[in-house]
Amino acid sequence: MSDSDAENDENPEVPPDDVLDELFATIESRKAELPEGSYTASLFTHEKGENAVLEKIGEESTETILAAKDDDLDELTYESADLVYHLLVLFAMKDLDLDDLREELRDRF
Ligand SMILES: N=c1c2ncn([C@@H]3O[C@H](COP(=O)(O)OP(=O)(O)OP(=O)(O)O)[C@@H](O)[C@H]3O)c2ncn1[C@@H]1O[C@H](COP(=O)(O)O)[C@@H](O)[C@H]1O
Repeated sequence: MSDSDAENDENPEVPPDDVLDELFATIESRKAELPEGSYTASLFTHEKGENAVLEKIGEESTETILAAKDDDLDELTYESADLVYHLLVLFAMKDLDLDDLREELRDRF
């Protein structure tokens, strides 16, 4: 995590329902400001371009599947969080946002 996490540090008690919005807002901020030392910013400036995050999504998907096959629920939760984080970075890269995801899911009800 980089030094410019002040917004999260000032709000350590983010309600669980808001955590995805808070995370996505932080990712958008990293995309706009590209602070030094930020892993998220490094994904937006990577020499491999979008392949860097696409590869991570592939890796995290595999790790999620392996955790599920092992019935390791802690690991499944941890790897799923990695996967969701990288998916959100991809959304930001493609100028999509959480409302696009919510709308798609809502349309399936
Ligand atoms: N949620 C995440 C998040 N999830 C995963 N990662 C990074 O994604 C990378 C995952 O790579 P790996 O799986 O290879 O790393 P690993 O987990 O050590 O290795 P494995 O055991 O899984 O193989 C690690 O560098 C993690 O730090 C994340 N990096 C940042 N965030 C959030 O992004 C925000 C901005 O953080 P910065 O990127 O530091 O600016 C912060 O608020 C964080 O909460």
